Amino acid sequence: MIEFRDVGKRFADGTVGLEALSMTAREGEITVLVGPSGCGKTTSLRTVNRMVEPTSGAVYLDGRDVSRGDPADLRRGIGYVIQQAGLFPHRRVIDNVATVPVLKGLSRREARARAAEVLERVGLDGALAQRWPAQLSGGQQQRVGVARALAGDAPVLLMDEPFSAVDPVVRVELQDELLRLQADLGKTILFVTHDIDEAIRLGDRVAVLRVGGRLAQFAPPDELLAAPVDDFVSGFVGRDRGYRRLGFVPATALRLVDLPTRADANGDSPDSTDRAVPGEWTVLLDGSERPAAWLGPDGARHELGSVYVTDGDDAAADAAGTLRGALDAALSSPAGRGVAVDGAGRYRGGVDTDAVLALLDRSSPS
Ligand SMILES: Nc1ncnc2c1ncn2[C@@H]1O[C@H](COP(=O)(O)OP(=O)(O)OP(=O)(O)O)[C@@H](O)[C@H]1O
Repeated sequence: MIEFRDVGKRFADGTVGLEALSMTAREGEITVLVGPSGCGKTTSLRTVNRMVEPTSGAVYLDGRDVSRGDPADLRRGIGYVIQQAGLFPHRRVIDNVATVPVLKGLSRREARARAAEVLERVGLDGALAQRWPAQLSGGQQQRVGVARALAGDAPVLLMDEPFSAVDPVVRVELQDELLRLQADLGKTILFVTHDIDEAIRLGDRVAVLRVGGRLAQFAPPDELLAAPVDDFVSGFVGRDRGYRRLGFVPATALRLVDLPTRADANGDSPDSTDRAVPGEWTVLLDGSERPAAWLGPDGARHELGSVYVTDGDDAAADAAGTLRGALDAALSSPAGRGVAVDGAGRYRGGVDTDAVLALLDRSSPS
């Protein structure tokens, strides 16, 4: 647990980087600091490992004031990942990652074994381990940065814009990777970004800072989107917040509707023509009961659109099992109603747009 108690930082030239920041990053959670450039995100993060010493207040790590004791000891217990990965250019990937275990007293061989293990964990294979950092793509370098921070086995990770130097597609992959790792590792992570989408995607809780280092709101993503405290926060989280919020509302209470279905003539499924309704939009199912296409009232085949995955860990739909996934399915379907499938892709029922919206209204915090 990382607790900021009235932490302030006034730099030597008089600039106020932080003003009485009070908040707690809970154990085993990802806490994101987000806000416009210069609002004090990096300064806050660095007060934790004492790269910045506060001019007022104090930071407590698991109840202990970090300003007491040796900063080097403190830092050995805290993983740190920065933008552009900050790798040592003249050390091979494996040795970059082995650095912290060596500092912690492991033999070179043990440290390399540990490094190989975490590299694999972040999805980098053995051959890459022997390369120099400059021989890696931006996304791979960031992964090495994450691996290096994990190699020390510290319970706390500070991540300062770790994914901002890579393109949007790789960025989302890295975010997914981090969420997967975190599900296993349960670290206490303090993550800085200026990107609200990233904050909302990753954060168990999100702290929105405004310039001058003042905390505007500290809340779980859902609450931030549903009930921003003021114009600054609502402007920052953006206009489409209602839609984004859907991604956080589980669709467990959503009732699926019955749709007419029929065996796809191109497939070899048992005949289910008795359930087909002439003149209506009908779902064509393949031999494994998986929806293949729509059969329109005009008798023609139409694309299915995105499907709503009700359960299972099928990663095909980003918002699987949420109202956003359900609404996407309804809106992207030519039939005006979406198709719901289970984790194995088998037909489960139909999604009615009105039902999704009604649920959303019911779930809105007032
Ligand atoms: N060493 C320093 N001396 C003087 N002012 C500083 C120093 N370091 C940071 N600042 C100022 O403190 C404020 C907060 O800086 P900080 O780097 O924490 O912001 P940030 O939110 O991380 O910004 P960005 O998103 O642009 O990285 C800024 O106004 C910055 O110019």
